[in-house]
Amino acid sequence: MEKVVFVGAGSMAEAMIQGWIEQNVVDATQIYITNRSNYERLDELSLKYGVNILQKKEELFHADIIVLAVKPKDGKVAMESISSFIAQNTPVLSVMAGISINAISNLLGNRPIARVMPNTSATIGMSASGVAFNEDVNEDLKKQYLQMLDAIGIVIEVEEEKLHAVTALSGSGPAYLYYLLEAWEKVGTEFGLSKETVRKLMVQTIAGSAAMLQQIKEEPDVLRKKVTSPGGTTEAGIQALESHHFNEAIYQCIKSAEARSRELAKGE
Ligand SMILES: NC(=O)C1=CN([C@@H]2O[C@H](COP(=O)(O)OP(=O)(O)OC[C@H]3O[C@@H](n4cnc5c(N)ncnc54)[C@H](OP(=O)(O)O)[C@@H]3O)[C@@H](O)[C@H]2O)C=CC1
Ligand SMILES: O=C(O)[C@@H]1CCC=N1
Repeated sequence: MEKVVFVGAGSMAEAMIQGWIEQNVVDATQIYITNRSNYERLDELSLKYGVNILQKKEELFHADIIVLAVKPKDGKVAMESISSFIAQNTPVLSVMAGISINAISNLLGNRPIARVMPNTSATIGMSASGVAFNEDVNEDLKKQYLQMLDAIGIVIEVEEEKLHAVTALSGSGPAYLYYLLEAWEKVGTEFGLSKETVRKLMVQTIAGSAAMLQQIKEEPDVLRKKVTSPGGTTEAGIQALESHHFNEAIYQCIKSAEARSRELAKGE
C-alpha cells in the first residue's frame, strides 16, 4: 500500500490514521488527507501524525486506496468532486454510515468497494468493525482490507444489509457506554463520591466485565446471576431497571439507530 488518501479528515479518519500508524499498517508518509474547507484541521493532523495534505485532486490518480470518511450527508458531493480524478480500478473503503455500495459505485463507477463500520476505539486499536465487500474485491484485496481493519481492532464480515444493525450496535456503541458512564458519575457524585473516584471505579468495572466475557466463556446472564445475591443490592438495582423498562429502552435505542441508518441510506 503506497498511497492511502482520506477524503474527509474528521474524527473517524483520525481514529483510523492513528490506529494504522501505531500498528505499523501504513506509514504516515503514505497517508494523504483532504477536507472540504477546514484546512486548519489538515495542518493539525499533518503536524500531529506526519501525514501529507493532498495538494491537488490530480494526485488522487496515484492513490492505491481511497478512504471515504465524510458525513453521510456530504457523501454525494464529496464523491462527485473526486469521481473524475480517480483511476478506473482504485479500491474504495467507505466508513460512511448508511451509504450503500450501490450508491458508491453509481457515483464512482464499478470498482472494488469495502463498506466498513468501525467505531472510534480504532484510535487505540480497539475498534469493533463490521465490513461488507462487493464482488469486485478479489481474495488478495479482501485479505489486505481485513489486515488493515484487524490492525485497528476486531473485524467481522457481514452481509451489506446487516451493516445497519452493526452501525446501531457497535458503530454507535461507544457513545451508549459513555452516556452510561455520565449517568453513573452523576448519581455517584450525588452520593458524595468525587467524579474521579466514580470514573476510576466504573471504567475498571466496564473493562473488567468486558475481560470476563472475553476470557471466561460464560453467557452474560450466568455472569450476571453470579453477581446477584438473593435479596441483595444487585437484585434491588435490577428490579429498578426492570420497573423503569430498561430492556424496552435498549430495544428502542438500537431500533432507532438502525432505522436512522436505513433513512441515511435513502438520503433522508
Ligand atoms: N464518529 C464515529 O464514531 C463514526 C463515524 N462513522 C462514519 O464516519 C464518517 C465521518 O464521521 P466523522 O469523522 O465523525 O465526521 P467529521 O464531521 O468529524 O468529519 C467529516 C470530515 O469530512 C470533511 N468533508 C466534508 N465534505 C467533504 C468533501 N466534499 N470533500 C472532502 N472532505 C469533506 C469535513 O471537512 P470540512 O470540515 O472541511 O467540511 C470533515 O473534516 C461518517 O460518515 C460517519 O457515518 C463511522 C463509524 C463511527
Ligand atoms: O452517529 C453516526 O451517524 C455515526 C455512525 C456510527 C457512529 N457514528
